[in-house]
Amino acid sequence: MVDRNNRPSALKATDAAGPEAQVDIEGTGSSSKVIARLPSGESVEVLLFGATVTSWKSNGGTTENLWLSEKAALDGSKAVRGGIPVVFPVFGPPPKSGHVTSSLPQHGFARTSRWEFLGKSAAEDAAGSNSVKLDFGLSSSELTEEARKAWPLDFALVYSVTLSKESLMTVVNVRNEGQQSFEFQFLLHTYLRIQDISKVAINGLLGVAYTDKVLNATEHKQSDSSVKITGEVDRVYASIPQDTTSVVEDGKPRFDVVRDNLKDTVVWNPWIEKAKAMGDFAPDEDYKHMVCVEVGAVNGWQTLDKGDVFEGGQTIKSLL
Ligand SMILES: O=P(O)(O)OC[C@H]1O[C@@H](O)[C@H](O)[C@@H](O)[C@@H]1O
Repeated sequence: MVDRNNRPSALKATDAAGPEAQVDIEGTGSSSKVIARLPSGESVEVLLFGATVTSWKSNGGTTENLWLSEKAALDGSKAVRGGIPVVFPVFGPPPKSGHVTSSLPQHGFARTSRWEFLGKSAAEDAAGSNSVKLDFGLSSSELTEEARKAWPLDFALVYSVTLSKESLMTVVNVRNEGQQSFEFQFLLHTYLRIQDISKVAINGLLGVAYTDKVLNATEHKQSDSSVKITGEVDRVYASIPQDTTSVVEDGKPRFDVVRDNLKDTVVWNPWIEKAKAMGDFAPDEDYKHMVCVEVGAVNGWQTLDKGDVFEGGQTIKSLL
């Protein structure tokens, strides 16, 4: 159990959502989800399995901002293909041996663990509009036996999802509750929904060094001001000085993804062959309607001393 009395005050959940924001819990077991809706119609849905955000609607609830596969498993049988899976404590395949994460599956256990809903609280966004914050917790004692065996360290995660009229903020707080330091990586694997990949440009990465995982993990520097996607892309941009990565579609701003204490960003699109090869990616042609812009701390490792806390996250602004 996450110790509710010992969490940083900024993340303390109360039972009083704003008078008008509505928060419901639907479904049972691994299919349970928390749905929050602002009076103006914007909404967010978070599956307890993985604390995966599976839907975020802005513009009075008329614009879905996240891509979710038609074949995404939403019953807890596997990680969700779409939305915002939480990647912790390792990004990608772990080091083959000799590291504390070596026995874990790709992208770790957070996205396949059942989280606890800690509560909701009312908040105000920068413009003074109503917001609602949902807190989710996961700690070592709540892991499956398999995950606990693979990563036998004491930790507590609190993940906060704040819905505002024009933005969604997702922030993680990692606390080392053990007696020794540990190393981890963290990433928010956001699948953004777009109309047409051929019209998309990703800005804010100029001059940043990246590892190209499609080209055998070779190192490059971003030399164009825009990243255009015309084939499979799987790049890890590291130590980005700019806070914001922008997605522009058809010349118009679509999303701003603002990093908070996370220095790296993965840009991923599987393109047609890889999309077809993934059993849970559907329809195949939907690689045209998604792009992953994944903020994280994945270049090397974060070291967390005993008792210490790491906090990092993102604010995604929908600019339609
Ligand atoms: O299929 P998964 O485990 O959800 O991973 C999807 C992709 O996730 C991205 O973050 C990785 O950079 C890719 O290499 C990977 O293919």
